[in-house]
Amino acid sequence: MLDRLVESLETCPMVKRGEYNYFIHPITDGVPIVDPALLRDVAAAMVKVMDLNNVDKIVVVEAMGIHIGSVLSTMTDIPMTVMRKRVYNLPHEVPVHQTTGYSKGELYLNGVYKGDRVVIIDDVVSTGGTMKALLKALEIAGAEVVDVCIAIQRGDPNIGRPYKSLVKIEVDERVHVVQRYI
Ligand SMILES: O=P(O)(O)OC[C@H]1O[C@H](OP(=O)(O)OP(=O)(O)O)[C@H](O)[C@@H]1O
Ligand code: HPA
Repeated sequence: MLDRLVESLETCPMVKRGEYNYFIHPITDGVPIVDPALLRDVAAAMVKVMDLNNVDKIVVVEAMGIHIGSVLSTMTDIPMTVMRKRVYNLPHEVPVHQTTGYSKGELYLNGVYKGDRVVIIDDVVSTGGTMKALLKALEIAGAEVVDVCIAIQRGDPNIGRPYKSLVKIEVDERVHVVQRYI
């Protein structure tokens, strides 16, 4: 189920973002082209490994959680909300600070309320900064995080709670897939 993901990661291009070795891949960047079969593989694998019982909402992060989350949402009929980099000032909006390996900014959670059972999905976890920000926002909102699944785990970031990932990679001048979970 994950052969296409593994193969495409091990052959994807790299660029430097400051000191950070950034890999460029359709799942994490939407370029050069998103193969529907690859996207389907990722979403189907997530459905297989995640606990989705009695889940009220899927929470994803702008921008590259959206395509995976959309497929997952249509497959499971679970509504999705996108944690955005843009403020809306809606009632109950939760702002938090995000720091990644190459950027800093604010993220805004909407549409999640006290007692909601949610799952989090994203394309990649690297420093864990984005996941920590999202988990903090969900705690402030009063939601229960049932499960967390990331398509690509880069190294061993600690996000303060257990999470699942489909593949684990190490990055030097290229991507090496060191573990796959199914
Ligand atoms: O573990 P971290 O170091 O926080 O990195 C992971 C985050 O980095 C990327 O998002 P980015 O903020 O680059 O935005 P994008 O999805 O718009 O590319 C990716 O989509 C993750 O959300
Ligand atoms: O190396 C990367 N590539 C794509 N997206 C990312 N998000 C964090 N690190 C990366």
